[in-house]
Amino acid sequence: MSKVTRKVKITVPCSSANIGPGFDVLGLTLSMFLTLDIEFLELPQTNANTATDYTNETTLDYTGEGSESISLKPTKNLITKTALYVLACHNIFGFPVPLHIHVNNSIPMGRGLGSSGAAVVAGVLLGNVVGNLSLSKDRLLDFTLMVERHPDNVTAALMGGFVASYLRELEPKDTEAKNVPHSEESISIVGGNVFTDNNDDDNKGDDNTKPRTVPLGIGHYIRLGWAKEIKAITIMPKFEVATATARSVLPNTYQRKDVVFNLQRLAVLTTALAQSPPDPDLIFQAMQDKVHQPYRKTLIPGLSRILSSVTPKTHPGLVGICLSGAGPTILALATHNFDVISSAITLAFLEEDIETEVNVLEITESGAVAEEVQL
Ligand SMILES: Nc1ncnc2c1ncn2[C@@H]1O[C@H](COP(=O)(O)OP(=O)(O)OP(=O)(O)O)[C@@H](O)[C@H]1O
Ligand SMILES: N[C@@H](CCO)C(=O)O
Repeated sequence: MSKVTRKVKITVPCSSANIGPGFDVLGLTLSMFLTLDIEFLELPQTNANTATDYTNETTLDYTGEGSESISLKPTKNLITKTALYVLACHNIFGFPVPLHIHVNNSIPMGRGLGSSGAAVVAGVLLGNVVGNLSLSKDRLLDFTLMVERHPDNVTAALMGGFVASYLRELEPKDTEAKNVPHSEESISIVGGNVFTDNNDDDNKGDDNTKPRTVPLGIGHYIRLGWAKEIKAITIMPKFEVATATARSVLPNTYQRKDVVFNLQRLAVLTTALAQSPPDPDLIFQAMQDKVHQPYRKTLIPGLSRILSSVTPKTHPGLVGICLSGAGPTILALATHNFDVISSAITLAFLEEDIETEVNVLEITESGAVAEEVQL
C-alpha cells in the first residue's frame, strides 16, 4: 500500500437546465451531488526522479449511479480525461503523481439532471488541483465550456444557484481543435493527448503533442435571484435520453414568432422567479417554451399531456413545470403540496407504463468546491 501524502474532496451539484424558455441559457443547481475523494500517493522510490506521467498508476473506484457502466480507465472516464485535458493545456502530460480517486455519484445519467456537466466540472477541478494550477473560477469555466459547449449545466454546476449564461463566439480553429474532449461523444486519450475514438483519420496532420490554447473569457454569466419559497420536485422516469439524441430532434431554424415567444417569457421569468411571494400564474405562463420541448415530446411519452394538465389552477402550490434539461425528468417548481403534484405526474407516466423516482430538492447556493482534507 502506497503512503497517502494529500487528500482532497471535490463536490459538484446536479443541475436542471433550460427551465422552460431558457434553452441553453438557464441552469439551476439542486441538492444531489457527485463527489470525488482524491488520494495523492507517494511517488515510487525507484523512478521518483525520472517518471513524470503517473496516469497508468492512477486508479479509480466508483459507487452510485453509473457504477455498472462507467469506465474506470483514467484515459476513458469523462472526469479523468477532462482533468488530463486541463493538465495538457498547461504542458503537464499525464497525472504528475499517482492518484487513487473514489467517485461517488448520486446524479442519474441521461435523465436531464446534468450528470455529464457535473462530471466535466469535477474533471476541470481535478486537473486544477492535481496540477497546482490555481486557476480562477472564471478560467475554470473556460475549460468546462471547451468540453461541454452548451453553458447552462456546467456554469450552474461550477458557480451554484440560479444562473444565466452565454458563450462568446469562438473561431473555428478553437472549436475544431481535436485534442478537446467532448462530453457528448466517445473519445479516448493517448499519451496525455485526446483523440476521437470514431475516426483515427481525423487526427492525421493534427499535432497532438502541442496542447491548444484555450481562449480566455469564453463564458459569461450572471447569478439570478431565487424566491426561497420555491422548491424543486424532480419526477424522473426510469429510462435515459442521451442529450445528443435530444438535441438531434431539434430543428436548425425557427420561425420568428416562436423565437419571440421564448424571448418574451425568458425575460419575465428571470425576475419572476426571484419575487417573494412568487406569482404562480405569471411564472407558469413565463415557463412555456416553443424552442425545445415541443420537439422532444416524441422521445418522452406523456410529456405534452403532463405539461398542459398540471397547472397552478388544477394543482395549487405549483408555480411552474417544464422538462429538466434534455429530459426525460420533469421539473415541477412548487411552494407546497409536493406530494399531490408529484403524484399527478407519476400517475401520468404510469399511464404510459413508465415508472418514476420522485425527489424534492433544495436549490443549492454553492457550486462546485474542492477542499483539502486533513490526513
Ligand atoms: N460521473 C460520471 N463519470 C463519468 N462519466 C459520466 C458521469 N456522469 C455522466 N457521465 C457521462 O455523461 C453521459 C450522460 O450525459 P448526457 O449529457 O447524455 O446526460 P445528462 O448530462 O445526465 O443530461 P442533461 O445534460 O440533459 O442534464 C453518460 O452516459 C456518461 O458517458
Ligand atoms: N440545454 C441543454 C441541456 C442539456 O444538457 C439541452 O436542452 O439540450
